[in-house]
Amino acid sequence: MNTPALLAVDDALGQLLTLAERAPLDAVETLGLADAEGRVLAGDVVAIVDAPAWSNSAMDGYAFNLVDAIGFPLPVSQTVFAGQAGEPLAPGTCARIFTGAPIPQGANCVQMQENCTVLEDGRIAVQGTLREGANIRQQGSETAVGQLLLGKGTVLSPIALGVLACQGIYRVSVVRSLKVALLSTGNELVGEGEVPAPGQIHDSNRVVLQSLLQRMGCDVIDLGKVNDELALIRAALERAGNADLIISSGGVSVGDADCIGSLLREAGEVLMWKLAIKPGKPFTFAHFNGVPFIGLPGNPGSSLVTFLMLARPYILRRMGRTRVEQMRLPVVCGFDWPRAGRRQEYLRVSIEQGRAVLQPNQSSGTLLSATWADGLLEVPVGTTFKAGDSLDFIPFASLLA
Ligand SMILES: Nc1nc2c(c(=O)[nH]1)N[C@H]1C(S)=C(S)[C@@H](COP(=O)(O)OP(=O)(O)OC[C@H]3O[C@@H](n4cnc5c(N)ncnc54)[C@H](O)[C@@H]3O)O[C@H]1N2
Ligand code: MOO
Repeated sequence: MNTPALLAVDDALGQLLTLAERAPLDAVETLGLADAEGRVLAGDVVAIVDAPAWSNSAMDGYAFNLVDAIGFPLPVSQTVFAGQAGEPLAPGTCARIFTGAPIPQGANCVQMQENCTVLEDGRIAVQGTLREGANIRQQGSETAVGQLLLGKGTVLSPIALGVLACQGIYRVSVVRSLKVALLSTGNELVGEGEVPAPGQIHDSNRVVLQSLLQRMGCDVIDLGKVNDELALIRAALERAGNADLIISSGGVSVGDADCIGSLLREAGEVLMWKLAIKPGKPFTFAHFNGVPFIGLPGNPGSSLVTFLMLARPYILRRMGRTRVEQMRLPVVCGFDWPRAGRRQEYLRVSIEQGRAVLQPNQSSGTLLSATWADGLLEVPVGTTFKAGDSLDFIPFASLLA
């Protein structure tokens, strides 16, 4: 029997991003900074003020004009604290100044107080050689009016929110949240308050996925867990309402109870099924009644890896995010990998003393070993390696941000 070739991970990702770009979220909402973390900018943000808005002192000390300070102690003519605007500096004098305070007009240099001596008559003797502009943060040196600060499609990190606040921008236009309907399928699944009968297990995938989606700024419509019956799954999907995306876990393989595949083939359009990825081969992308549908495999390891490597970038691109590629860092492997695989493999590894260490249980059926890992080591199809060789590592920290 001829087995059709599995779709390569890079090809699948490329197709998913194209599909995401064809279904952008066009609505925008305006939020205060406290509510905007993790959301995606709907338009460019350009600087409306210089930063710093005026030249200011980088040190607690004395401000003066270099011409006046050569060898002569200077009387103090004024004191300028942060938050005050000083007077123009009287020639032949210096100003007591503190970090962040505006530089008085006429001063062109600051010396930190540790390098100044206060003489008995109160005058200041400046030690050390200084150049013009020393210890002064010049107006506009960080940002000039009109400069592009954050491009459309940037995700609003805590740092980006701070850049907006520096500008006095307290409300920001962001792309609306993606509404994701989430369900898990399987007769074997039970949830909170239920006691598993023999053969049953607790539904962990929906907990993981709901949490990942919420972190990404999605609105989750929880359709619950549904038994492997077409009519029940159809009924659950009716509750998806106006979801922008449906995500299921389980039931995408070839078993007799694997209903999601049957449903999508019967009432949907399957665009992608069976990828050269391990874990996660039966990953499915389809349209169901016109709504994009991602079918994740039921195995907890497979569901996690395919969500992070495929569903996540798709979702981020749907929400208008420009940068969706995972962060890859070359790491030295601390173990041998003698058997080349036919699927691109994602190994759960920790990083210890700069080397990738393979975690003991790589089964697609386990979640726990991912909690010991710092991220995923990407092993391309057909690759073998030895300890000391270098491969790409994708940190969980970058995927969970
Ligand atoms: N004959 C074949 N069998 C299988 C193949 C294949 O190619 N031929 N592929 C295997 C691969 S690879 C994967 S991955 C799994 C995925 O199968 P499904 O997506 O259909 O998942 P299920 O059969 O529903 O469940 C698999 C496994 O995961 C457990 N599970 C399911 N849902 C959850 C949940 N919400 N929380 C925790 N655990 C869950 C389930 O009990 C099973 O143990 O198929 C292989 N089989
Ligand atoms: O790939 Mo399935 O991906 O073994 O669990």
